[in-house]
Amino acid sequence: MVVAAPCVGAGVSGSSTFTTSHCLLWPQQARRHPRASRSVRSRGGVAAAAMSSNPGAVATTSLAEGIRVVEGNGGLPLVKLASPHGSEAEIYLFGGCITSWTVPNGKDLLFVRPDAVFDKKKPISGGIPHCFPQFGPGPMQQHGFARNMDWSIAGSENVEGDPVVTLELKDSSYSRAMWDFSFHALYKVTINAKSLSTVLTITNTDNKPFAFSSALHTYFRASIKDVSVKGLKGRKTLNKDPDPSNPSVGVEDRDMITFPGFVDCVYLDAPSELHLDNGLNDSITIQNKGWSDVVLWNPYLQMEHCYRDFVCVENAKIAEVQLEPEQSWIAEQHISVN
Ligand SMILES: O=P(O)(O)OC[C@H]1O[C@@H](O)[C@H](O)[C@@H](O)[C@@H]1O
Repeated sequence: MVVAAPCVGAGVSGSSTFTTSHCLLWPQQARRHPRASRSVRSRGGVAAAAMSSNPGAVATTSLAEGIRVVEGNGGLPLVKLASPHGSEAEIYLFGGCITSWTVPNGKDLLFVRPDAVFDKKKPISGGIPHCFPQFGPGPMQQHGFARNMDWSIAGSENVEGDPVVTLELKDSSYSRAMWDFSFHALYKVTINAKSLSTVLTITNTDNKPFAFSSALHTYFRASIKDVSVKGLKGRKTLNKDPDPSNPSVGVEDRDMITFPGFVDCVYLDAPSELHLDNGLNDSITIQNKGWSDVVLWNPYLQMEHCYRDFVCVENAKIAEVQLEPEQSWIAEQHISVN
């Protein structure tokens, strides 16, 4: 388990607010994290809250340099990040979902399924949806509720030219109906020329303990017949094919995993670095801290219309994280392309 030192989330710079990544700790046991949820305030948060309550009236709003909020598909508020180093990203506040990450050669390395809808009736199918507070299957809807809720902007800043935005999510009557706990999630997103980094912080703001599982359900654009993933040899597997509710236990014996058919497999205690060849001439490195597990998924003929065009490589936390009141859990993901 990893936790935040008391300084996390406490920085304020001019009109923007930020979480300070230099003070993250990675001890074995979580420690108390007083008032983390109250320390982040910004003009951005106010703007986002107003927009999400009236998505039809999203006005273009500029935050820190390189960060704008515009009207996206379905009239939903969309945060656009533009780095002077030539990369760009798009994040829907609905679901806190990063739907696009374009690198300097113009290629978008993420994939949104053609059946994705932007009407809030379903989560956005593609990009990097959140799975929280359940990866699933489990007692609530598959992948939990965080991808169905409006996140807001907690802060924005510009670090040496690179835009950094922090989104936040708190419990509501909607989440409480499924999971009766008070929580605070912060999601810090940074782009550089050839990298996309996220830091997810979950804090227990309740007066009782809670437990959750989570994942970043990343859809990478791909040509599936040529996709390979390296780095998982020797790891324990929970293969959800053919029965997702009763996965078979095994050990991965391949250096290089390919996707000749349906794949839905959890890898426990995965390494902190994986290598993905997307089959489109991009060599992608996926690094993490705190995401202990990995899920590989391609639906094959279950999604005949699009399975050839993507692969999901998901950093995950499958075994439940237990948080006492005021404790936080932090996990980082860093995706880079050669
Ligand atoms: O909810 P989505 O985006 O359609 O993804 C569903 C899939 O998500 C994967 O993470 C699971 O391992 C699969 O079992 C599941 O079918």
